Amino acid sequence: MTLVIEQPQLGFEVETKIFHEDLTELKLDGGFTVPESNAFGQTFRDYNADSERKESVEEFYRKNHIYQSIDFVRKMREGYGKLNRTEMSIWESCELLNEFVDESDPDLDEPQIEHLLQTAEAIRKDYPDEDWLHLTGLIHDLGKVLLHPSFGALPQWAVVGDTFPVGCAFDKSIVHHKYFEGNPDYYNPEYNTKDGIYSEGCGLNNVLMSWGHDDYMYMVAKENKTTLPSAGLFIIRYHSFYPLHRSGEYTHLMNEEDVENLKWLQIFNKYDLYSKSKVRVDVEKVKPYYLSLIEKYFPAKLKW
Ligand SMILES: O[C@H]1[C@H](O)[C@@H](O)[C@H](O)[C@@H](O)[C@H]1O
Ligand SMILES: [Fe+2]
Ligand SMILES: [Fe+2]
Repeated sequence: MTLVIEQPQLGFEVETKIFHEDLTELKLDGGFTVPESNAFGQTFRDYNADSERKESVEEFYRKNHIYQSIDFVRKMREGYGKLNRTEMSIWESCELLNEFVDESDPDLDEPQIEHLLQTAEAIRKDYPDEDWLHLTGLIHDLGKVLLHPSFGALPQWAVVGDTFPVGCAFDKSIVHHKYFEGNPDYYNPEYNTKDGIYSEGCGLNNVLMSWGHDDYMYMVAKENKTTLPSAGLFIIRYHSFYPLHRSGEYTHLMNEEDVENLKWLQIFNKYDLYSKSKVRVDVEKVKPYYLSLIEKYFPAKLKW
C-alpha cells in the first residue's frame, strides 16, 4: 500500500511507504523475519499491554514529557554541543553501553550493546552491499553514553525514549501524551500551535527536537567529520521520531531532502525495532568487520 499525503502548500508531495504499519504487508527486503511478539510475549511497542515493564515505562514518559521543554532543549544542545567531555573511539563507546538497560523500552531489557549488534547484523543480512547502513545500525544508539558518569550521568528521561519537536504543539500520537499537561510549553501560545515557532516546509534541520541520544550522536558524528552519507546521519538523528516515521505527523515541517531521507529511515526502523530479542550476537566474532567499517567512516578518536 502506498499512502500519498497531500501537502499542497509545500510544493512537493510527501509520498512514503506506509506510515500506519500493517504487519501483514510488511515485507523486509531479505531473509529477516518479523517476529510476532517481543521477548515478553507482547506485541511490539504496546505501551498499554500488561507487562512487567508497563509501569516503569509509563513513569519514564511522565517525567520525559514534563521536563522536555524548549528551554531545557536549548540548554542541553549548547552544553553538549561543545564536545569537550572526552575523546574516545566508536568501539570504546559501544563498550561503555554494556552496563545500561533502556528504561523507556517496552520490548527489550538486554544491555544496549546487544541491541546495537542485533540491529546491525539484521540489516547486514538483508542489505549486504550497504555497508554504511550496517555501521549506522551499530552506532545509532551510541548517544546513550549520556547515561554514563563521564557524560554527566543524565537521567533516562533526558537520554532515551521517543522524540518529538519542541516549540510547536505536542502531537496526540506521542506515547502517553497526557503528561504534557505538566510541561510549561503546553500552555504557551507561542509554542502550542501546529507550526509554533516554525514555518511550513522549513526542514527538520531547523526544528528543535526533544533532547536525547539521537541529536547528541548526530552532533558527535557530524562534528567529527564522518563520511557517512546524509541518509545515515538522518537515521541517527531521527530514529526515535516515531510521531513522524510511524504516525506520519509533523510532515509539514519537512523539506525535500527530508522526504528522501525518510525512506531510508523507514527501512532502518524495521530492523531497529524487530531485531530486539534475547538471542545474543557473538561480539568477538563480528568485531573485526565493524572495526573495518569504523575505520572507513570515522577518525580513530572522536571528540564527545
Ligand atoms: O524506547 C526506545 C529506545 O529508547 C530507543 O533507543 C529509541 O530510539 C526509541 O524511540 C524508544 O522508544
Ligand atoms: Fe534509539
Ligand atoms: Fe535502537
